[in-house]
Order: sequence, then structure tokens, then C-alpha cells
Amino acid sequence: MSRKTLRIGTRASQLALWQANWVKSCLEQRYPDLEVTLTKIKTQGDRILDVPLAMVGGKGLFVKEIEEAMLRDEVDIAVHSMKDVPTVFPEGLALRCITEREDPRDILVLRPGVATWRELPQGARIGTSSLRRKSQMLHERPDLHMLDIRGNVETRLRKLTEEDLDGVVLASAGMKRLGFAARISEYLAPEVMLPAIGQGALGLESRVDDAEINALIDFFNHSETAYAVTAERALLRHLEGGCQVPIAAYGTVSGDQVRLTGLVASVDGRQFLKKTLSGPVAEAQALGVSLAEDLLVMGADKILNEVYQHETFNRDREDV
Ligand SMILES: NCc1[nH]cc(CCC(=O)O)c1CC(=O)O
Repeated sequence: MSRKTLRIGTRASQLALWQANWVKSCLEQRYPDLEVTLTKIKTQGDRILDVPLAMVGGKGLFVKEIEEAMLRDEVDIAVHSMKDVPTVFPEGLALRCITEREDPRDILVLRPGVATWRELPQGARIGTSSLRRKSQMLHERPDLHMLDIRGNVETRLRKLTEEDLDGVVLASAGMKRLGFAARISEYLAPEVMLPAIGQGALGLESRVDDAEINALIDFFNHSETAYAVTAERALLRHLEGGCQVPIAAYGTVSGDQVRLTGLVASVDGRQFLKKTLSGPVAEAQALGVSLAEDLLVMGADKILNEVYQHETFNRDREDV
């Protein structure tokens, strides 16, 4: 092997560093002679912490600066949480591998003494800045108060006490990777809380023409996860949604079939469109598109238009 060094570009958050270090150790284990370095890169998503993500707008908030570093040949690969990766890539870069999925579910950390969110009193206060999470909890419990909280996993856990909340919603994958599994009060089944597109999986992005690097990282790809996430992302792309709209999709593979459930809802959870389709894994992409089409026919276009108008309204107000 001629290549001596592989440079990973990563965000500096604890979770991003855990993920990049995990990729680093897998690479070192497989290629004992390879030197793997980490370069920390600050993204716009790390800078803007005081505004709910839905109001910041723009896709790829957590990846753009890392992609620029890859295009300048300062780093070779980027490790992303798949749920933060846009569906379209800059010229010259592509998503090369999707790793095996961690637990895709969302979880709740509840105030001490509470076992399930179903026993929370009327008007209980739940922290999350995800429109997808707000919408699905409000769909079942319209009385809940969903409050915006931003920041990394630890900050959000701290806000449970600091802001006197009854619960916070987080991804199981992040909690487990960071060693906070013991703090999980309740797992939310995908039937109750459909996960974010790509949740739990990591994506490795690289330069399309860098054959040497691509050959080194290809073993990370987990084909079942890749089929499922491909279907989920095809749905997202067809609906032209970013992570700032209440869209969710979750695919599971069994044998040569992928089963995909998609959701488009209003933020208040009153309009709520959900549908499941199955098809061969070889047509995962087409399945995502068909499900998106079905949801649009059911009325998703109307819901999405309302959400986008609301966002623009808020963004304009921020500027004044
Ligand atoms: N939005 C931030 C984010 N991006 C990825 C994860 C961890 C889960 C994953 O890897 O899918 C999290 C934290 C969370 O949502 O609780």
C-alpha cells in the first residue's frame, strides 16, 4: 500500500468527534500502516446556537465547511451523521459509504419519577427543537408544550433540570455513542415517533475521483442500511425537504425487500399523513420516490407549502 495518511474532517462536537474517532480506529485496525488524522472544522450549525434550527434555514448547515476543506484537498473524507447530510452534493464530492445503523429510535429523558410520557400531566413541558419530534408528540398529546432547546447532547440533558422541563427528546444513537444510555427513561417505537431520515447511520463522504481513498473506505458500507437509507433519502429529496420540516421516513430491510414508512405532518400535529410501501431493495430509490408521490397526492404538498411560508415569515422577522 503506497498511501500513508488519511485525513478525516470532522465537526468538533463531542458526538462528531466520537464518530470520527470510531472511523479512525476501524481504519487503523484494518490498515496497521495507515496514519489517520483528525482535523476539526467549525460549521455554521456550530456557530449559530441561539436560534432554533428551523429558523436558521439552509440545507447542509453542518457539512458545508467540511466539504469546502475536502475540495481544497485539506482533508480526504468527512464523517457525518446521515441525518445531517444534504441530499445533493457539490460537484466533485459524493457520499461513498453508509455505515451499519445504530438504534434508529428517539428516546425521552424524563424528570425523575416519571416512567413514560403518557403519564405526564396536562401541559407538561418537553424540550426539543426538532419540528419532526414536536409534530409527532403533539399529534398524540396536543396539550403538551414543546419548547426549543439547542446545543449538544450534554447541554440538552442539562437543560432538563436548568429549564425545569418534564422531558427532553433525543436520538438513542447519540446517547449510546456518548455513554449516556443509563439516562434514557423511555424508548419511542418507530410507530409512535418515526425517526429522522438516516437517523443512527453514519455517512462517509469523499472526492469522487480519489480512487485510492475510496478503495480504503469502501468496507464501511453496510448494504442493508444503505438500501434503507437510500429509500428514506429518495423520499426526502423528492419532497425537497431539509431537516427543518416535519418529514420523517424509516426503512427496514428483510431479505431482498425494503419496507418504507413516510410521514409528512404539520408542526402542530393536526395534519398528519403517514403511509407504508414495500419493494425490492434493488429499487430502493424508486420506492422512496413513489412513497413521496403518494404522500403528495394525499395532501403533503399543501402541508409543506404552509410550513415553508411560516419559516420565511419567521426569518424575515428575525432580520428586523
Ligand atoms: N440533530 C443533531 C444530531 N445529529 C445526529 C444525532 C445523533 C443521532 C444520529 O446519529 O442519527 C444528533 C443528536 C440528536 O438528534 O439527538
